Amino acid sequence: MKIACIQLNVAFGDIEKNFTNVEKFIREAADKGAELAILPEMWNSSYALEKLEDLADPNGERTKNFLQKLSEELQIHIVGGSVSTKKDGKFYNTMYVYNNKGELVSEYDKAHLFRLMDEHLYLSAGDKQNNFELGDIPAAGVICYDIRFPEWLRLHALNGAKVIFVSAQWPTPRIDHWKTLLQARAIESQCFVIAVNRISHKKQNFNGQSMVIEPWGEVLWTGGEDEEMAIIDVDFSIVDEIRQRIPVYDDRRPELYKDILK
Ligand SMILES: NC(=O)CCC(=O)C(=O)O
Repeated sequence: MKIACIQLNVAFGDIEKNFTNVEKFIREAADKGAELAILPEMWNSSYALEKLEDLADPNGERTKNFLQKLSEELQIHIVGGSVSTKKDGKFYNTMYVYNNKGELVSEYDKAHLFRLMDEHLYLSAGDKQNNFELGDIPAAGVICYDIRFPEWLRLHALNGAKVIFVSAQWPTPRIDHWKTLLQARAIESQCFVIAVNRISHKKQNFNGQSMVIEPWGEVLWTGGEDEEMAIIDVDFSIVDEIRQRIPVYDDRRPELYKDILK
């Protein structure tokens, strides 16, 4: 499957600019033959958390309508990164995923809120998993800080995911954590990890380094530090072969780890 990783420069609080830019990139991805496009975290409003009352998408309606139309018209799967939403009077960091027939296949609210960026002061956390299928590929999606919780990603892998999509706004000072955690999650879960970060003009804030990693841990692509879209061809059939070579799922001993759920 040809995957377009769209590493955006998300404009702070400028919803119109961000929608225009995202549409341009998704159209370009489809033109270039991509079958799936993935976006970064909070691409509508960015982290303008104090202005969420004005900026967050009510029930995600604008975003859903936008992604639905593009995915159906261009016949492309879209892992819609995440956007700020307002649902039942609360704000969330929400991922929508559409298949290439324009059908919504999942809606996920970020489960782990990142205190260092004040998410816990403004947002509510989701409590549902995010497994879905795109074509015949069992997949999962998580958002940024979620990758620091191996239990969470393992649960998605145990529920069948062969690829875990990650949308992020991961800042430059901890970019080494980003790379190491993504690679570890791919190896331990024996999944593809396809992770898209944002960039910013001041590269000290956000410097991209989006990644595509196969289940043996080999990095197939790392993004640069500028806005870009890369189309990476991935072969999901290698997942089963790798899981047979080292049968981690058969060798697990969950009875030894049950206390981790406390
Ligand atoms: N947007 C986020 O969740 C950022 C997570 C992060 O930077 C981290 O170090 O974890």
